[in-house]
Amino acid sequence: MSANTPMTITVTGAGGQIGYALLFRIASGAMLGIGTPVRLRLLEIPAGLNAAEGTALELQDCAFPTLASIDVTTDVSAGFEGTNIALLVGARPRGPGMERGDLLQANRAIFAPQGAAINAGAADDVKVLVVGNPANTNALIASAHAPDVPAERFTAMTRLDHNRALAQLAMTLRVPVSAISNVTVWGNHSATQAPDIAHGIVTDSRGVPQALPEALAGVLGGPGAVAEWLGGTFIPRVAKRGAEIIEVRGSSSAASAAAAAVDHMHDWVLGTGSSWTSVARVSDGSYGVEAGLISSFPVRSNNQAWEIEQGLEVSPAVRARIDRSVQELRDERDMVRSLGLVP
Ligand SMILES: NC(=O)c1ccc[n+]([C@@H]2O[C@H](COP(=O)([O-])OP(=O)(O)OC[C@H]3O[C@@H](n4cnc5c(N)ncnc54)[C@H](O)[C@@H]3O)[C@@H](O)[C@H]2O)c1
Ligand SMILES: O=C(O)C[C@H](O)C(=O)O
Repeated sequence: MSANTPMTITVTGAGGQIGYALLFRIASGAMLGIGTPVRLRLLEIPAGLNAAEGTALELQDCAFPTLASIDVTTDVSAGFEGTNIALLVGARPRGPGMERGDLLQANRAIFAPQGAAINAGAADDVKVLVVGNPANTNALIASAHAPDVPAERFTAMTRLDHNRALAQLAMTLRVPVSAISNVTVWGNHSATQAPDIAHGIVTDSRGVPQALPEALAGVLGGPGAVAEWLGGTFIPRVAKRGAEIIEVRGSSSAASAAAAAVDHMHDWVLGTGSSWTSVARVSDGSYGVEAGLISSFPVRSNNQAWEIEQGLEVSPAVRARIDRSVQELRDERDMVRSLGLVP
C-alpha cells in the first residue's frame, strides 16, 4: 500500500451498534492514517438496511477528507468485490445469560457465504478481522470457505481483551496505559481466555510482576498477594468484562469493540512498533496450540503479516488456562465440523 492509494474496506453489520461506532473512525483516518483514502462498503441484511443507509448519510455529512466513497448493499458478492480489508462484525450479539456456544447455532449461516464471497472476489491482499461472536470459530468457518486466501489472513478479535488487560493494569499500577507493554491474551475470545502479565513491562523497565506488590500493598499483602490478585481480581475482571458490560449497560460493548477493531487493523497494516499485541490467528502449532485452530497469541506485525512471538516462558497457571481455552476452541470446531461447516 502506498499513501494515497484508496483502500476498499467492507464492514458487515454496518447498521448495528458496533458499525455505528466503527465507521466514523475508519472514515476519519483513525485506522489507516489520514494519507490513505478509504472506500467504504457497508454490507447488511434487509432488516438492517435502513440503519446502514442512515449511517451512510451521516458519513457524507461529516465531510471527512479521507472518505473517497460509500456503498451500501445487501448483496454478499458485491459487498466483498475487490475489498482489501473485511471487518466481519454482523452477527447476533449475546444477550443477558447467553454463552458464546449459543451463538454458534444462530450465526452459522453468516460466515460460510461470506468466506466464499471473499474467496471469489476480494483483492489479493485481503485482510479479514472477525468481530462477530463466537469470533474465533466464525473466523475458522469463513477461512474454511476461502481456500485460495492464506489462512493467516483470517483473524479474530482479542484486541478488546488485550486493551481491557492493559487498562486494568494501568489503573492498578497507577501509570498511564501507554506505560505498559508486552501483555498477552491467549486462547479464545471468551471467559476461558488466558490473560498473561508475566512478561509485561512498565516504562521504567520494571516487570509488571515486580511492580505489582508495591501497588497492591494496603489492599493485599504477603507473599501470595500477586497470585491472589491475578486469580481473584484481574483475570476474572478481564475475561468476564464482556458479560459485565452487558449487565451494566443492557447491551454488549460497542464503542470499545470498535476502538479495538481500529487498533487491530491499524497495527496489522502499519506495524506494531516496539511491543507485541494479542490477535487470534491460525495456529502453526506454536506453544502447543493445535495447528489449524484460530487462537489468540502474542504477535507482532511485520510487513503486514502477524508473526507469533516465539520463545516466551509460560507459567504452569497460564499453561493450564491456555489448555482449557484451546479445548473450548476444539469443542467449538468439532461442533461446526458436525454441521459440515469446516473440514
Ligand atoms: N470480538 C469482540 O471483542 C466483540 C466485542 C463486542 C461485540 N462483539 C460481537 O460483535 C457482533 C455485533 O455486535 P453489535 O453490538 O454491533 O450487534 P447489533 O445487533 O447491534 O448489530 C449487528 C448487525 O449485524 C447485522 N447482520 C446480521 N446478519 C448479517 C449478515 N449476514 N450480513 C451483514 N449484516 C448482518 C444486523 O442486521 C445488525 O445490524 C456480535 O456478535 C457481538 O457479540 C464482539
Ligand atoms: O461478551 C460479549 O458477548 C460481547 C463481546 O464479545 C465482549 O467481549 O464485550
